[in-house]
Amino acid sequence: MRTQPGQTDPALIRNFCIIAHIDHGKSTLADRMLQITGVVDDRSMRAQYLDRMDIERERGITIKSQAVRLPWDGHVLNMIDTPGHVDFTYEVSRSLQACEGAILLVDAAQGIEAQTLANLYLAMNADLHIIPVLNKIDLPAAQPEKFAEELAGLIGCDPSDVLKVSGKTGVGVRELLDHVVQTVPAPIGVADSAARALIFDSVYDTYRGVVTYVRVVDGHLGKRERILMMSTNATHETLEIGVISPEPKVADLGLGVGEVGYLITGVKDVRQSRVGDTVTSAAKPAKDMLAGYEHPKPMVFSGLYPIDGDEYPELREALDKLQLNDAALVYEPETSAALGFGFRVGFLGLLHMEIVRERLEREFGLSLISTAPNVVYRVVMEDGKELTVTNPSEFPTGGKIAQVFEPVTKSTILAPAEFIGAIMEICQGRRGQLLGMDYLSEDRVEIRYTLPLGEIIFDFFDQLKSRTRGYASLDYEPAGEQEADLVKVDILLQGEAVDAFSAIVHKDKAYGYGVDMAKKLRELIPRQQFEVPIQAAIGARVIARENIRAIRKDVLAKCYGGDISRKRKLLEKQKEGKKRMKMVGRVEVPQEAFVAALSTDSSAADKAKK
Ligand SMILES: Nc1nc2c(ncn2[C@@H]2O[C@H](COP(=O)(O)OP(=O)(O)OP(=O)(O)O)[C@@H](O)[C@H]2O)c(=O)[nH]1
Repeated sequence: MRTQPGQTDPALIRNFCIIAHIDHGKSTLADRMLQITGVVDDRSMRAQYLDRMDIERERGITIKSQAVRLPWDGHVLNMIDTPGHVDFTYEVSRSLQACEGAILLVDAAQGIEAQTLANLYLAMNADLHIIPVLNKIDLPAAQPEKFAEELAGLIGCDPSDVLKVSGKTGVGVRELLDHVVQTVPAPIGVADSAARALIFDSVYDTYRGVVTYVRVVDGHLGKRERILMMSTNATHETLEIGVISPEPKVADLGLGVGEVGYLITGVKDVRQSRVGDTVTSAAKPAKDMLAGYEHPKPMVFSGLYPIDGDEYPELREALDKLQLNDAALVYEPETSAALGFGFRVGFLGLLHMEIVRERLEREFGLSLISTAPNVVYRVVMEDGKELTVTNPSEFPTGGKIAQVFEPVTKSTILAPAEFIGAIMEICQGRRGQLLGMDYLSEDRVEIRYTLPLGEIIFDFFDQLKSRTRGYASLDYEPAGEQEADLVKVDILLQGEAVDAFSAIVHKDKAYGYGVDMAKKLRELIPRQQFEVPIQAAIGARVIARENIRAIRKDVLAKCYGGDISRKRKLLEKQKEGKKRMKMVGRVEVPQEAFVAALSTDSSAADKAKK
């Protein structure tokens, strides 16, 4: 039986998603489902059909969710793809809200990981029917029996209820689709009430403008209808409404209860069509919006500066364009004495930051310097005034601070038990407080910590991976704030503070930060014609000092004799070199020194030293 959108009996609809830890094979399984249900024919099957963005394909991660309609056994299955990474938890939660069931996919050679748990908890919160599935059973290293038991223990079912599939070979995928039809509840909604549809994704398309993905909860959304966005009260004309299968198909009858599809309204900016918002009819609006709408809140800030100051207008334009497609990206102009004109940019988390940077460099051809990331601090002054600090330069100096609060997270780390010691050492070193520890099986343990977000964003994940040989996985969620003894450390060259190097750090770490930074800079900044002291200071108190000895750099020294053209060439070359220098007071600092000093990656520092 073929059903048309808009007249599909809700009893025949199944809305589900696949949730998994990164690399456990979600995209591969989704692709296989497209193929088996005949939505994509074998010839046009291209790996990872659902991941449309280049970066996603290259990095093998899913950033934007999509929804595909799959016909199966007389039913309509809507598969909603969810982003897998912690930075996008809110988007994941909205995608889950659009479903009644979730396939919990676990790699049969790896077992449960931190994001498996995080996603499972989100799915349980959303009251979804959970289908536990082990993937990659074709792998020689797969241990389906062992991990079926682990998974069964986790969700409280029998190990024999855990399905076993291979997204790669297709084994077990038909059975899985049958299982979705049999066990996932059909959507329930009120057909004849005012329309309410949940926006679970919104994507900017260069040609069509914003494409908004919705799940209709109650009522009906029609073609050419005026719609109302309930969080902003903005109204738009629907230009097109349809379903994805896997290419967009116009739905002449509109979308009814339980259906999943897309809307195009000519809106040019995803901020006007926000994930989590409720769409209703402007003529006959619903009274209440669907629960759970949240405005995206940036958690991590960093300064972004063009390496070539002339590229500032290009950077602004690029950010403007990216924001059309990324409602969570916020930025404002900022100037730094050392780095010139740039922007203070807010991100959802570290991955979000990396993605934005990479897109700016790759899609817009910009070369950028970014300052060390920092979190948002709440500073209470003695006179009761409060400041929100997103930049070390805004941190008040002097003795009038009463309290400083920093954001904290509840972090969950999963790893083989042999690494417990190493993990605790890292967490303790970062002011972590142990919340608890559980064995998932004999040799795998879940460790929970309260950790300051500021400690996580600074190379925590790299350390964790290297100390556990890549076996640990991490997930974190915001858990309020705590008071902390934080200070601002400034780095001074010849007595002049270099704003780009200032950082807000815990008092116990201030000395270490100061010494490291001063040492790093001593190696990175070439000698000048005068001695340059490098100091680290808290307020007026110097906590570390290094010296760059003076040198008289005479480029002509080597040119004995009177070859004037050679002399000129050398002088020209020196002038060229000077362009790439930034002046800090009288001190010339090469651009690369900034890049290297601000990078946590030691290879960049090595490169710059050469
Ligand atoms: N042998 C085997 N390999 C698989 C199977 N499914 C996926 N893979 C491989 O596992 C890797 C990750 O698969 P993806 O489908 O990209 O994983 P994903 O979960 O979508 O990754 P994210 O989008 O980053 O969350 C790829 O190299 C796949 O080829 C499977 O059933 N068997």
